Amino acid sequence: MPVEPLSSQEVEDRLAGLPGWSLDAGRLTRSYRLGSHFAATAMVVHVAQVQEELDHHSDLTLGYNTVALAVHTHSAGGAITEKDIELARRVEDLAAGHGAH
Ligand SMILES: C[C@H](O)[C@H](O)[C@H]1CNC2=NC(N)=NC(=O)C2=N1
Repeated sequence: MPVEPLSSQEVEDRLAGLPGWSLDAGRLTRSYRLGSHFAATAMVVHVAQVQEELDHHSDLTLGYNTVALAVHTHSAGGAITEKDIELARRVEDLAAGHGAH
């Protein structure tokens, strides 16, 4: 099923419900800070599981105690779509359990 690009207004509306997320260079992005490198690594594994489940993948970056995501939809020509929003919401849901903020 093809995914349609969201309009700028639609992206803005959805971002209003995703504190900490923003649009940067055409990608939906957020960076989290965690309590340790191991905690950050565990969160990366959890995000990877969700990405496989959704078949939608961000550029996922592990730092010392940080996890950063940047995502857009390749199959929509790099636009932001509902799939990106869904991934962001799923990551928000799991972040608290990892002590990420
Ligand atoms: C074949 C597979 O379903 C596609 O390549 C998926 C995989 N993950 C993806 N991730 C993202 N961000 N955009 C896509 O269009 C995409 N497509």
